[in-house]
Amino acid sequence: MTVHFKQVTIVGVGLIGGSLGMILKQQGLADQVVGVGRTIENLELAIKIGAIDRHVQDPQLVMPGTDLVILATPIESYSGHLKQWGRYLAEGTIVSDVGSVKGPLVEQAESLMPPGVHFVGAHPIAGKEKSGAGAATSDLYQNALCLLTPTARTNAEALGKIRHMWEVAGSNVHSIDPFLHDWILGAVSHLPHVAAFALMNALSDLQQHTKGDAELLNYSGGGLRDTTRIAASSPEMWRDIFLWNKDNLVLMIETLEKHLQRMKSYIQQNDEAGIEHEIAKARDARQRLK
Ligand SMILES: NC(=O)C1=CN([C@@H]2O[C@H](COP(=O)(O)OP(=O)(O)OC[C@H]3O[C@@H](n4cnc5c(N)ncnc54)[C@H](O)[C@@H]3O)[C@@H](O)[C@H]2O)C=CC1
Ligand SMILES: O=C(O)C(=O)Cc1ccc(O)cc1
Repeated sequence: MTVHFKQVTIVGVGLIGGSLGMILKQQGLADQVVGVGRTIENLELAIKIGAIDRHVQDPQLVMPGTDLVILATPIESYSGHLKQWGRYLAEGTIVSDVGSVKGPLVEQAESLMPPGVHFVGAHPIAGKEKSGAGAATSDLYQNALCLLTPTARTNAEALGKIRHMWEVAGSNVHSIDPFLHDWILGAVSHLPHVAAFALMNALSDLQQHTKGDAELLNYSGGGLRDTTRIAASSPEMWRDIFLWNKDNLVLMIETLEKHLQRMKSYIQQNDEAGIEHEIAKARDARQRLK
């Protein structure tokens, strides 16, 4: 399959959108990559690093000539964007995204597509705790999983083109039901972020109760670094992810609370076997993580 786009417009040229823009340009998948964003500084930087060719203030002006739009802003903003410029898209245009939640978001995006415009949900499972175009790299998606979330309404040709684009980016592409996606990613991505944010905040509280002028963080080894790297992630992005995957995540947080309570009571009761059993179970599960 040869896939080529005349003009790709990336809405939100940060870590994820910027990395994709670099690939589109380097791999010759698009004649023109246009950026839409909030701050001129970030968009200028995106030009400098080769993520986009130009940027526009008013997306309406470029949408009629665009054959692929990538939504790459925090997910709560998607509907506002689609309502602002969706009606200017030409028939046959593909709108895709990179959002970390899919079920309700895909339903919303599909309902906002003008006739003849095709939505394809996508989620690269790659990234890091850094934000903005300055953090973008063209190898971000190499050997990473990329999940596509087609529905009964998805256009097969558009799906094939988005699959091809992510394969060219170096990703292993799989399709999955959007709601199953949210359950799985809730467990393996969203819950760990909840835990990392809570752990760092707990340490801040404990700092208040620390005698003298000892800085707790100055005494940490690799363990704290390993368990909390992702606590440095974007508050805006994670706020939206937590709220859009609320039902799954609340249930998952309750499961985590159950395990914290269990360990707490084993410790309180000096239950050596209980503590050891909990840790051994976790260690076995951790060894299966590749
Ligand atoms: N960070 C990660 O590791 C991953 C993030 N994602 C998803 O990718 C999307 C983008 O995330 P990142 O690139 O990490 O964030 P980022 O913060 O690096 O980039 C987002 C960009 O969008 C711009 N922006 C924000 N709101 C906007 C608005 N209303 N209109 C126009 N521009 C706006 C920001 O100024 C920024 O340049 C999110 O939806 C996130 O769920 C998906 C996979 C991994
Ligand atoms: O920094 C990390 O390890 C991540 O977990 C990156 C990440 C963040 C959000 C996603 O939707 C997918 C991947």
